[in-house]
Amino acid sequence: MMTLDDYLLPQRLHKGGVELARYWSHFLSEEQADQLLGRCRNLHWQQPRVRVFGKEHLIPRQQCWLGEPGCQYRYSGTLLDPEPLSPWLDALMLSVSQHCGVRYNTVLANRYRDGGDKMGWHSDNEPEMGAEPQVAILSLGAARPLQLRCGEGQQQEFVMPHGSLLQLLPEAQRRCKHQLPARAAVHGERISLTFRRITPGYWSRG
Ligand SMILES: O=C(O)CCC(=O)C(=O)O
Ligand SMILES: [Fe+2]
Repeated sequence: MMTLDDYLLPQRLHKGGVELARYWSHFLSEEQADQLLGRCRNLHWQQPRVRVFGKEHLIPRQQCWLGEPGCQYRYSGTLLDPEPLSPWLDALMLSVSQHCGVRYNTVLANRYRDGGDKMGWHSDNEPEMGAEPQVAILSLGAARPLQLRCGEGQQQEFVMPHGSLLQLLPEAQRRCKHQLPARAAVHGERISLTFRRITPGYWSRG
């Protein structure tokens, strides 16, 4: 049975005395999460091409970059200007910011159309994210595991159901990598909203 604490208090993931992540399994109610998923389907989804080892290919998912003015994001050699935040997304960003104690200012939305779409091992430590990279991932739709691998240690897996929130702390970006692997058995769509704090104007400074 769910208790009040399950709704309000995060589970905390530590490793060697260092806190890496916080997880709220029921950040949104089923109803709120359904409504949000419907809205997110109407974002301006893009599937850019990237160059890996000299070969061009489409990224294996769709994405949309949104945020406050001046928050450019460098992706595979190109600068992306943010789409403006609609009032509902701005309000959601404020609520996520209050929960996490971080003032997020941008969102990279990812759309995994089915279990074939994925994201490989990486950390979110681009220079525009500053010395303390802060990311919080809100999951909608099909549950997919996010895997976290820290050094030689064992891999952790967060299954992330509809409406759950995972805050990755700066130490998780420094010490670990994460990925969203393909899952052939999953036929439904998943959308993640990854709230980020970036340095406004980082790429436009002379
Ligand atoms: O979709 C996810 O849960 C992971 C996304 C992610 O790692 C990212 O956008 O950097
Ligand atoms: Fe990431």
